[in-house]
Parts: sequence; structure tokens; C-alpha cells
Amino acid sequence: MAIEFTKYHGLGNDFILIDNRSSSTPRLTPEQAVNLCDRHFGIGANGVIFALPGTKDTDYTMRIYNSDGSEPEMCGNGIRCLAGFLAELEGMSRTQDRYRIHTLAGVMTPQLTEDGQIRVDMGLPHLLAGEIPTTLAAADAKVINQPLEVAGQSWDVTCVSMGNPHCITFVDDVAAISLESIGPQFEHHPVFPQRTNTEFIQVVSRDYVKMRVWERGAGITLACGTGACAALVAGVLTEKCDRRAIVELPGGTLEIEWSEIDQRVYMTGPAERVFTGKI
Ligand SMILES: N[C@@H](CCC[C@H](N)C(=O)O)C(=O)O
Repeated sequence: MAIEFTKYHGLGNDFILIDNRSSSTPRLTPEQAVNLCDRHFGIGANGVIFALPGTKDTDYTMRIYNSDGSEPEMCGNGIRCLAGFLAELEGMSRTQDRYRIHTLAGVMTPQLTEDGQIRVDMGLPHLLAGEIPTTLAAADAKVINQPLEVAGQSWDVTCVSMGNPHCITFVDDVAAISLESIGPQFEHHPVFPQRTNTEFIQVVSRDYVKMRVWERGAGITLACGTGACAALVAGVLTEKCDRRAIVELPGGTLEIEWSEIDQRVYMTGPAERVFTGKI
């Protein structure tokens, strides 16, 4: 059976989008997703995203498989790509359209803006160790600047969940971090029972930071939307950042705000269609 797909990227974080509106079950298995994400033998992507029918008063449901076949709760760059894909499927002009998307991390609301960007209400960050989850502190305590031993070195880490787990470390120079070797050791550290995404942050000023990321289930990526949101929250918790900042990633920049008014996190950035095809 032929399945049509569209390739999108958000700052180089790239996804295969599948129109799954006729069924509540993803049209591909995790194993098939792994094969399609392979950059040599498949299409090549950081993940596969399915646009499924909405549930519980939402317009659509988003499901996603990482390139290793695992299923994360949420994906920030992915939900912007999904919003662009849905606007395309519905034949709408890409301005002011807002979608309520059901995800495993709750309801998220991307909105297409007049300048072609997509602003997403990413919901509330979760800060308690039990919610992240991590055993680095008691379940009802926050993990802010806690020492964690990785690769024979002690790192001061701050943990934030944006529906999916993030472990953030502030460093003097992100370029000096050996992500390939250290990333997997954070991801699989026993203090993270559901593994973790890992972000290294260099604070340039209170409203501008540089970030590199090792993603759970995908490895090094050019950008991570939930990671950028978690990094800004960690920057505020550690008093290094203002509530609104630009996060510079290898693939480009995102604008992130942790609202003082409703305590929700808002992410603004692009989503670009690359090509379409048939599997
Ligand atoms: N790249 C994404 C995050 C995708 C999920 C992540 N790898 C996980 O397993 O939690 C983003 O832009 O947020």
C-alpha cells in the first residue's frame, strides 16, 4: 500500500508527516518509522509525526515516533511542523489559524501568525522531580542546580518537564561540550527512569542564550523546541535569564516566553515544508 508523506523541518529538526486523519491508529509501526528515519536507507528524519483525528474537544491528535522508534509525549518543533502541514491539508491561508492539538503531554495550541511564523502555547512546565521524572530529589522537590556525576565529572543540573523530560546544564562555552560522548551518558543515567533529553546552555545575556542538545531517542539534533522552552524555564529558576529570551540553536533561533501572567510557556519559530513523496 502506498502512503503519501510530507517532509517538514523546524530549524533543521526534521520530520516525516503522515496524514492519519481517517484512523486513530498510526499508519506505520515504530519499526517502519525507524527505517524511514534512516538517512542512508530511508527518507531521513529525526522522527515521524502522525496527524490523527482529535479527541476530547480538540481539532487533531499528534502522535510522534523518535528516530529510534520510541514515542515521546511532546515535540515542540514537530507541533509547529504539524500546524503547517494541517493548514496545507485543509487548504487554509497560513494566517491566524489556531489548532487545539491533543498530545500525550496534554492539549497544545499552535497559531499561524501573519509573518509566517508559528506561535505555540506549550502549556505549564512541570518542575517536581516526580513529574519529570528523576530520582535526583524527593518526588515533591524541584531539581535546581543539583550536582550529577556523569563521565567522571560533576555537573550542576536543573530538570524541567515540558511533558517530556529535560536535564539542563549551564556551561561557559557550548561549543566545547563533547555531545556525542556525553549525551548518551546523560540520556541513560539511572536517575532518569524514562531517559532524558539533555541541553547545554551558554548564557550570552539575560535575554539571549546559545543551546546544544542531545535528544532522547534521536541523538544530536539541530534544534529542540521543548528543550528551548525547558532551558528558558531553567534560566529563570536559576536567575540567569529574563522571562522572555531568544534561544540560538545550531539550526536557528526560537523566541521563548514563560509568561508571568498565566505561567504558561510560549514558543515562536518557523516550520518549513521540504518535499512530498510516496512510500
Ligand atoms: N525535537 C523535539 C523533541 C522530540 C522528542 C524528544 N526526542 C523526546 O524523546 O522527548 C522538540 O522540538 O521538542
